[in-house]
Amino acid sequence: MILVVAEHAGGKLGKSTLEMVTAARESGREGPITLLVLGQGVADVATEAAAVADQVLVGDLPALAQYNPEVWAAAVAQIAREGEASTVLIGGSRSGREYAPRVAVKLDAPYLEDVIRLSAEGDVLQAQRYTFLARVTETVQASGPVIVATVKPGSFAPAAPAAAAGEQYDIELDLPTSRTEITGKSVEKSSRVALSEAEVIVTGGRGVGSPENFAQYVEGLADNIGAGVGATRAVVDAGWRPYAEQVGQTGKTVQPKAYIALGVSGAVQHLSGMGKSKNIIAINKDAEAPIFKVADYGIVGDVNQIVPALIAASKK
Ligand SMILES: Cc1cc2nc3c(=O)[nH]c(=O)nc-3n(C[C@H](O)[C@H](O)[C@H](O)COP(=O)(O)OP(=O)(O)OC[C@H]3O[C@@H](n4cnc5c(N)ncnc54)[C@H](O)[C@@H]3O)c2cc1C
Repeated sequence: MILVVAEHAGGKLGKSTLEMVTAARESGREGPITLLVLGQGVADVATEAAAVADQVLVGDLPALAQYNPEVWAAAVAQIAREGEASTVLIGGSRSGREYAPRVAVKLDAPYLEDVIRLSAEGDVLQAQRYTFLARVTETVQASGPVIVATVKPGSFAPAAPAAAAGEQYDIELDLPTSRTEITGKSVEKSSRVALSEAEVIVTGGRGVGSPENFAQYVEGLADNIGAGVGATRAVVDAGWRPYAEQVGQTGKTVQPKAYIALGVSGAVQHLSGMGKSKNIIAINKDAEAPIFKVADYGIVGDVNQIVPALIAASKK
C-alpha cells in the first residue's frame, strides 16, 4: 500500500493531505492509497479522508491528542510495517519533516525530503526536489521495499474525490511513552485564511511602495474578499512582512484558484512558487514586467490608483 499520513487541524482535513493523495496517485507505486488519520476525536477528518482514499486507517486515541514526534514516528512505522507499505508519504510541514526521518530510520528505508514530483520506474521511485537555496532542481531516485518521502506543500494539485469512498478501519497502536511533553500553546489569533489553505491569495511586491501601503492595499483587499496574504522575497527581505508569507522557491509553493499579484515583477524564483495557480491576475505599472507573461488577466497601471478602487468595489 501507499501510506499517506493525513495532516489535519481544527477537525478538518488539511489541503496538504489532498495534495499528498495526488502525489500518491501520480507516483505510479503499487498498492491501495491508504490514509492514516492520527489524533483524538478525528471521526469527521476520517470521513473527509475516505472521500479521496482507497481506505482509511483511524487511530483515534487520547494519547494522540497532541502531536509528538516520538509517538507519531512509532505509530506510522508500525502501520507501514504491518501493512507492508511500499511508500510512506508525509507532509513537508515543520512537524512532518521532524518525524519523517525517524520513520525512515525505524523502517530502515531510504528517505526523500521535500519532493515536488514523483514517478516510478519499476521498483525505483524517482523524485524531484529543490536544492542549493532552490537554485537547482535535482532528480533523485531510491529503491527498496519501502521508501519514505515528505511532500512539499503546494507542489501537487489537491486530489478530487475518488469514484467511491474508501472503507474506514480502526487500528490498534502500540505507542511509546514520549520523553517530551508540550506544556503550553499560544495560538496566534488571525481571522485570515492560512496561505497554504487559501483559494484566493493577494500578494504584494516591492511595487506597493511601503509597509503601510502593503497593509492598506494587500491586507485590505485580501480581507475584503476572504483571501490569504502573500509577499515576495524582496518585501520579506526588506522587513515589511514575515517570512511565513513569502511565496516562491525559497518560500511557500501555492496553487490557489486565483492569485492576485500587486506590484510584483514576476521573477523566476517567484513564479516557481505560484505559477501553477489556476488564474493569475497581475497589476503592474510596467507593461514589460515578466508577471504578465504568466498572467491570465493583467492591468498595466499604478497600484496606488487601481487597488483603492478594487477595495471600494469589493466592499459593495
Ligand atoms: C536563490 C534565490 C531565491 C529566491 N527566492 C525567492 C522567493 O522565494 N520568492 C520571491 O518572491 N523571490 C525570490 N527571490 C528574489 C527574486 O529574484 C526577486 O528579486 C523578487 O521576487 C522580486 O520581488 P518583487 O517583485 O517584489 O520586486 P521587484 O522585482 O523590484 O518588482 C517590483 C515591481 O513592481 C512594479 N511597480 C513599481 N511601482 C509600482 C506601482 N506604483 N504600481 C504598480 N506596479 C509597480 C515594478 O514595475 C516591478 O515590476 C529569490 C532570488 C534568489 C537568487
